[in-house]
Amino acid sequence: MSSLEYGYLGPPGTFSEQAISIYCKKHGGKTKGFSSIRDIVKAVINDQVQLGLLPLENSLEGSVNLSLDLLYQHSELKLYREIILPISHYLLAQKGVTKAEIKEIYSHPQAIAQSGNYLAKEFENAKIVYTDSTAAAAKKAMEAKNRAAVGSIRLADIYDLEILENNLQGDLPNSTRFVLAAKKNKDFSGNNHLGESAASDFKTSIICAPEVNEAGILYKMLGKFAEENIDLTRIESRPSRQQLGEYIFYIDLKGCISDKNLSSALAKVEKMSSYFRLLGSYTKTVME
Ligand SMILES: O=C(O)C(=O)C[C@]1(C(=O)O)C=C[C@@H](O)C=C1
Repeated sequence: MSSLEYGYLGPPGTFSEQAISIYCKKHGGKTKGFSSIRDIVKAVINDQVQLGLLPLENSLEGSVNLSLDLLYQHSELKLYREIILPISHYLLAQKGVTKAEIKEIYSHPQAIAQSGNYLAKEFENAKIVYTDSTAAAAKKAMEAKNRAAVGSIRLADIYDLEILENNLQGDLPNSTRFVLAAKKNKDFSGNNHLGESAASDFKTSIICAPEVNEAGILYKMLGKFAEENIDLTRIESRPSRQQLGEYIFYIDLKGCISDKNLSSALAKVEKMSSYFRLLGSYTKTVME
């Protein structure tokens, strides 16, 4: 069994905790909660934990920009695995409280956004208060009668709250993609689930910035993947923070860096880039 320690966004009851607990049940390992994504990354960099679970994107709301930015800022980080967790949101409040009594709604910005349609329709006049996590929101809801929290059903048990509504995200499929990040010099060879040779359905992630800002440059770069018949599964841009209008690109591709066609396409893209970083090749765990 693995003796690895995984940092995640706590306290108990967050979706992050749910994801890492299911993962560790399967693969072994200990978990340690942190109160922010920045703190998780700090703990990985300072060797307090070996791996950190970072939320990266959600099927309804898109990217978690802070995670993307931290991956860019810490070039010593590498991705070792992706974990997909289905997300269902509940409205939770102190026992006995009715919806009509709720004046403030607490949650993590992603959870509020994923429940946006429901909240706009049912709680037009309530004050929305952002918290560091859905579990931090549940703690706030425990403290006063006129408050509710948005988060997982597990929060009701942990914080002794009542469920006022379910399925706040509506009928659209809602899932969040997390990644396990660690320092790239780490040797996880005793842990097959983190390795690059354990399975066939790999994804490879890179960050790059075109060397020149000219017409069609992104088209030309992406063309290198098309030439090698590589399936691009995601492209996302973030400001370079150097100059207005300059961007870096996060690109996910099907395949492993050990695949000949993928490594050859990446070598060509790297030549056209002023910044290029391989974030890693990894497999995924999809949770029920
Ligand atoms: O607050 C939580 O419960 C978290 O684990 C964070 C987080 C996120 O950052 O996206 C994780 C999954 C959901 O999308 C909502 C919130």
